[in-house]
Amino acid sequence: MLQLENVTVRFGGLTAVNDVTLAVGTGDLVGLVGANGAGKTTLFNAISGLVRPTTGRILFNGADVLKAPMYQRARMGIGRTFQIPQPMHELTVRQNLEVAQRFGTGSVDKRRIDEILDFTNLAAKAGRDASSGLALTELKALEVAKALSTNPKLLLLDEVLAGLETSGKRNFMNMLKDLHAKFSVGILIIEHDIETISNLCQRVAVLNFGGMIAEGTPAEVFNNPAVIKSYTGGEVDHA
Ligand SMILES: Nc1ncnc2c1ncn2[C@@H]1O[C@H](COP(=O)(O)OP(=O)(O)OP(=O)(O)O)[C@@H](O)[C@H]1O
Repeated sequence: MLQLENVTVRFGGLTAVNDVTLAVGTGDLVGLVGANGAGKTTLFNAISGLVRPTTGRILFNGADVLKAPMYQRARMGIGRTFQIPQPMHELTVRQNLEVAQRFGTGSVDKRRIDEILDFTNLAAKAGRDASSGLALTELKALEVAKALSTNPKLLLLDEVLAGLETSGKRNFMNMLKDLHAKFSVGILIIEHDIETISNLCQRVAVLNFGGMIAEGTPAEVFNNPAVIKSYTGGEVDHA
């Protein structure tokens, strides 16, 4: 479904993403990990169309997406969340979903929105002001709900579990597993917590100073000495 081929993103003299090649298949659940500043969000920005790679190719279902603007990539099936929840101010929860869905599909499907509100446990809050009436877990759920409303085939989830306490995190993780099955959506998720990634993902890719240093099952990756070194802040040779 998604193929990254030798993707590099430079900001002036800084190489934020360095020659990354990665594939995410239909229905895959893949973790993307790495220390702060490793290039994870920049890679998401390159996939979703917020930044343009300096070199490399990004294919989605065989089509080169690099010339497509964000809304077109959303309409092709690439959905994403943001690390810091970004509800649209002075709009209700439901209106947030409607705007996101129009952006990502070109129209509003109220039945799908009702289904997503139920699924993400936001139905009771549908009429609330999204920027002032929600707790952190609900704001995170709204990020996921907005992305889901665009009928994605691939969801890019940027630290949606960060900041949640243990039981909230467990519930949210179960919701993501259900979502993966119910909506037949592939997931690429950025997350720092090793236990969470091990529980959730079939495969993990590790970035270190922009380069991919390991890819494999959670057990393979988290026992890899280079990965352990990178987690403690060291730069290691790229795979
Ligand atoms: N628009 C930008 N202009 C210049 N530098 C940028 C820009 N966006 C990101 N960077 C830099 O690129 C590098 C990678 O940042 P990025 O946010 O992708 O890392 P990350 O792995 O997502 O980190 P974190 O876990 O802290 O979110 C960092 O050095 C960051 O300062």
